[in-house]
Amino acid sequence: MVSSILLQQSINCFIYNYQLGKNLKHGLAATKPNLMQKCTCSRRIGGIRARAAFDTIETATSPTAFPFFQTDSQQEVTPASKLELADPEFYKMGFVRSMRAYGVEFREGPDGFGVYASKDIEPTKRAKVVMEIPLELMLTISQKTPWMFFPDIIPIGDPIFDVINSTNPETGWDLRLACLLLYAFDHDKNFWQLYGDFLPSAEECTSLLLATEDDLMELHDENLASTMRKERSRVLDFWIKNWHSNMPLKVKRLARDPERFVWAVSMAQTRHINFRIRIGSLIQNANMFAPYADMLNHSCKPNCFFHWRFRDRMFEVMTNAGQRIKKGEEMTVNYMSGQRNTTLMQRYGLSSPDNPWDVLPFSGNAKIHLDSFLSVFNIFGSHQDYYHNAKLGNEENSFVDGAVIAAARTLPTWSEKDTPPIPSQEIKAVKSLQQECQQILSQYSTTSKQDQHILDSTPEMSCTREAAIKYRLHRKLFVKKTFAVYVIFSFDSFRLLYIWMNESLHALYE
Ligand SMILES: C[S@@+](CC[C@H](N)C(=O)[O-])C[C@H]1O[C@@H](n2cnc3c(N)ncnc32)[C@H](O)[C@@H]1O
Repeated sequence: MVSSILLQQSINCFIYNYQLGKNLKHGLAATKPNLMQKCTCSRRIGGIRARAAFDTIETATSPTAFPFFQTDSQQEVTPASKLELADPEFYKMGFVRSMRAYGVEFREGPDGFGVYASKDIEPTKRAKVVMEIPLELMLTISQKTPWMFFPDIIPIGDPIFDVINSTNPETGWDLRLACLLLYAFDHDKNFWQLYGDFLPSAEECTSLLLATEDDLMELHDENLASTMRKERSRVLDFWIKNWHSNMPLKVKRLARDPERFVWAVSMAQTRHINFRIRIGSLIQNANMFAPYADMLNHSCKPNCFFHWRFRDRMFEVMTNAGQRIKKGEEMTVNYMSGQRNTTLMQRYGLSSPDNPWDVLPFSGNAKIHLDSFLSVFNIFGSHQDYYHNAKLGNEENSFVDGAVIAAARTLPTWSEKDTPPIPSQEIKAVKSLQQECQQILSQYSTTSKQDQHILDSTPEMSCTREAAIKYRLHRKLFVKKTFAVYVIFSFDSFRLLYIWMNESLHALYE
């Protein structure tokens, strides 16, 4: 009987500590003073982008007591009304060419230019159009030969056509788009001569194609660094092959130095869109630059998507059906669904600490019970479509985000019909997986705190360096979140153990 009481007390103590941890999280956060974090971004003045600093405010109510619980999405950022609006010329030059934007505005945010709701958008059954971009404003090239362009700005016999023709149809889409963009800049009275002023410069673009060797070292990911070195060589080799002294001036003047071409390819990689459209009488997959729509930033939980309107060859940005968007909220699309941060980084120079598709490389044999795990965090759906049902949990608890969904996907689990989990084994498995998390973290030469400090204390850092440091920081935050997920899960296993032992002991002493 005494042992039963002792056991009960110690387990109660555990549950109390878990609750305390939760309360502590809010309590400590409430005592923490507001933190003004300097961020830098780019903005265009009179058609030219210039670097500007603005503040990201982390409010006292954000869950900051356990820093690893905090992700970008939980940080309260500067309200849109305080972000600088785009130069009116930016709207005007599109408007006179039939581009339409409804209830949205373009502003300078922490990730460069972004699109923000200029009024509340109420949820409706059907998706709503917020932007229309006519095909005539876009730069489009078919994915396969025979090359078809729209608008057809390249005349037959122009030497740039031979350069485009020399690309590999399967892999050279970015080289082709870069040639097309550079050609459009050089083409008399082309819209892109105006729009080009609003594209990020080489200093403002986060593409790792533009990264220095030192920036690549900051990734702390040798595989990604080596992929980017190869990517850069592929682009430079293409420039060397096509921009030699014997080339006609018409081609040479498009990219007089290799860095200009690398920049154009980085524009293609970070801003292109693939769509199936009708070109001439053929339906083709095409790679395109869609002005204005290319100002939408990425989110793993987007509120908008792209759509091609066949009827009148209009490219549309639409809000999700049933989506409520408040005035000032950023409008986002998902650039690459189902991809890890490494892939997003390789193509766009961006990463997210709560990407639901990130993966951890567990190597041991430890496994935890899948259904118990999902039920602790109110996660439902099939493996490919896991979602969190917030209504079942504590509404205020913002702990469950994409990183927890990613943990659910990436964790080594077991599940056998009708076989319930054995709490002691679950706790053992959790311990071993936590050790693996710690091992992953120990391989980094900096801590997440140090990374954050570097970012906060170096406002003049280049965009590529900042993106590289954020990438490794996001990785660490993800590992830490997974570790925290285990802590919560093992508390639940303790709770099960407690219930089971309590019932057994009661049965024994009745
Ligand atoms: C298609 S552009 C979006 C518009 C861009 N912000 C601009 O200023 O022109 C894609 C680039 O925006 C930035 N970006 C978009 N979404 C982001 C995100 N979620 N986090 C960080 N950077 C992002 C990255 O630099 C990326 O390469």
